Amino acid sequence: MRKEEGVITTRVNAGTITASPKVAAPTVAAPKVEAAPAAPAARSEAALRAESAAAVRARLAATPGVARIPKDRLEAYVVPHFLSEEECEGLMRLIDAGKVPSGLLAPTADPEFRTSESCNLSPADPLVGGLEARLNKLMGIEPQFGETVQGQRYAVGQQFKPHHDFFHTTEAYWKEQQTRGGQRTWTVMAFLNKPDAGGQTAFPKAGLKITPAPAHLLIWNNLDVNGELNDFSLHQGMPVEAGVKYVLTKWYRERPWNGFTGAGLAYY
Ligand SMILES: O=C(O)CCC(=O)C(=O)O
Ligand SMILES: [Fe+2]
Repeated sequence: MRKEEGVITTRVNAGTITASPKVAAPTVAAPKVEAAPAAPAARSEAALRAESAAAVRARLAATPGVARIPKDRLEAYVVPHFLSEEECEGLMRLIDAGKVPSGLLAPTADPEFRTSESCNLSPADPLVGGLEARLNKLMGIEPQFGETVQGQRYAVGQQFKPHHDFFHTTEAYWKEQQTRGGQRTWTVMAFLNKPDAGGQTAFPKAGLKITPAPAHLLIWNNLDVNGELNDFSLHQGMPVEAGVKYVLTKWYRERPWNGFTGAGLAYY
């Protein structure tokens, strides 16, 4: 049995509905044998991810104020006014205080690939801890599956070029990430303000472009309905053309995450 199986409530809930067919009572006494524990049916990692996602989907569908964005190949939602103005202000100040040049997990030859500044926001800060708890509750995902919230600040001209949030399993980083919670599943992003121009979050393959609106959440599933990596989740933070853009990103994993590196050190 997978060690982590059963930890995520969504998985537990998704897996407990079993049909009980009516069977005739046996007419002869069965020989007494010590009952062996039933072996769990082998399910692929993707199937487990799909089960978990179905529970999140059902929860979001039942939550007032959560709107699904109608796209065939990408599962995405918006939650308007999830944060208060004061929370946005406070979180932007935390980003200002902690920001360092944004990092990348895999090296790229393009110096313009991700030009923003970022920081990990410590859950020990009540503002951050409170927000994390609300996000986990919204998603119905146990806290240990969530990575640290990462803050991002984009000045004029800064951007994050098209990328996937899921891990590419051919990259060198994958071996370590497998031991640190495995694949990324959902991304929850909060827009903390509105730049004066530019800075949209675009999904070029899914045909979706979101203009930042302060205090709004954007949620998307990086996996498809079968729990496989969804290429249509490709997205980018478009260059800010005027003003400044602040967002928060929280990624969830398929298994409990153990990669906390402390505030200040941002990695992607
Ligand atoms: O800033 C954005 O609009 C996108 C950010 C993003 O893709 C990320 O943090 O993974
Ligand atoms: Fe991203």
